[in-house]
Amino acid sequence: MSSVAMFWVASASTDPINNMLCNGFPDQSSSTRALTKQAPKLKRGRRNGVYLKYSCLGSSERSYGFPILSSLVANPAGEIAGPSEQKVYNVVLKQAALVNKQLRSADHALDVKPDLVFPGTLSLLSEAYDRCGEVCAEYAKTFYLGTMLMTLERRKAIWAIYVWCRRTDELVDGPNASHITPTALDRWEARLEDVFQGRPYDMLDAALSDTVNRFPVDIQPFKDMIEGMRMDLRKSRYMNFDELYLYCYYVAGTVGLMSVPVMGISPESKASTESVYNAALALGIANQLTNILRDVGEDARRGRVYLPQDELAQAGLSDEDIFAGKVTDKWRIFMKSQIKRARMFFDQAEKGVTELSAASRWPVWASLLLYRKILDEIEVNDYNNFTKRAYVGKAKKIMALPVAYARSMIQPSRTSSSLVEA
Ligand SMILES: CC(C)=CCC/C(C)=C/CC/C(C)=C/CC/C(C)=C/[C@@H]1[C@@H](COP(=O)(O)OP(=O)(O)O)[C@]1(C)CC/C=C(\C)CC/C=C(\C)CCC=C(C)C
Ligand SMILES: [Mn+2]
Repeated sequence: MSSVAMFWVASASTDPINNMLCNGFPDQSSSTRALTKQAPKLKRGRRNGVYLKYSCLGSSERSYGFPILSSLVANPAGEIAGPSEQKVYNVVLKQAALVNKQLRSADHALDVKPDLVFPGTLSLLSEAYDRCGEVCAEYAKTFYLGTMLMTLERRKAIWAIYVWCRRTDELVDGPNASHITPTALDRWEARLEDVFQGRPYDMLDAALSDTVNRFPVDIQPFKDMIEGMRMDLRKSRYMNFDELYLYCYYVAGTVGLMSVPVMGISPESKASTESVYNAALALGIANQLTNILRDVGEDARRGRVYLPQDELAQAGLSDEDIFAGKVTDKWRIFMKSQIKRARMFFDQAEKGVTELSAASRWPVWASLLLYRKILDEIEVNDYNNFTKRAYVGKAKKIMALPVAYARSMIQPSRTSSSLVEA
């Protein structure tokens, strides 16, 4: 058994903090049950659907690829970079420096740390990863299919990261969201630290613990995602794009930074590691901006307006217009500019996908093309994102897959000029 799995089994029923956090095995009375089928079961519910079983809550609380050298550097939208972008860019530089060498190895499998195998428990982690795969398939089917092209090691690791992100998001977006307090998020963060130290609380955590032990994944983007959830708890308005950018980094840009160390950069790539990380960050930001533009009405019904207040005011709009939910010419003009900005982030991200290791490109292209299509659908809906959900139909999804595949065949360029260097 790996040391990670061993800790998990040993601690599952005895650690008081573990019990307090309801570790996903709420009725588990002996460690042996962790070895059998007592792993957290998915509850039927939302999204075809499963809810992830929650665990960390007590019952009572339920540059953009441009070097940012000074504050006068423009982002892809031609805007002047603000303090948030500089802050985030520093994280990008740190993450890139941490992993520089390992990511470019021709055969990553050789670098992957071996599992310490103890007889009789070989299947434990494999079961944990399978469960992560099931969750992933349930919540994000197309993406799950895309991961099937990755090497087994990478695929399992991406599933484990996906599940952690999904659980984190569900804390503020899921069925128990109204019970979430900053203290619950602090507990989730303490638990994350344990995961990184090889002390997982439950089966899904055990898979992540193993992943971060094998790949050069740093804890910072994970902590930052939790920070994004804190931000969601305390804030329902964003004064300007700089504030929104920071939020988008926290909840989605971080996903890019978590994923690149697992996906790997092609050994043929001449691009700098930080430029690939910047592209990954851009994809997260683009996805989140798209998510926000798609969900304007839904968010407004929850009292949330993510759109920058200063830009709304410049367009002659206010919260009241959003709550009224009327598609006016002012709204159309405003939406066009928001969509344009999101597309610029997608363009920025595109430059980095080709630099990823060959087997990782297809799922990333697929996710990029499909998410970007949501913007087209907002246009098709004549910018009514108050009452119509922009949705990419099955046929369009299927048609995008071979396009993604063809793009994933493109090899990294032999020069570094195709990607803006950091
Ligand atoms: C191949 C691939 C896409 C890998 C990423 C896998 C992964 C770990 C995904 C986690 C996603 C997740 C659950 C994040 C939690 C926060 C959240 C929900 C963010 C929103 C995602 C969309 O989810 P959905 O539409 O279901 O939203 P609702 O919950 O319904 O509101 C986000 C909009 C952001 C997700 C961000 C990404 C997928 C970033 C992907 C970037 C990369 C994989 C880097 C690629 C590398 C280069 C060089 C471009
Ligand atoms: Mn969400």
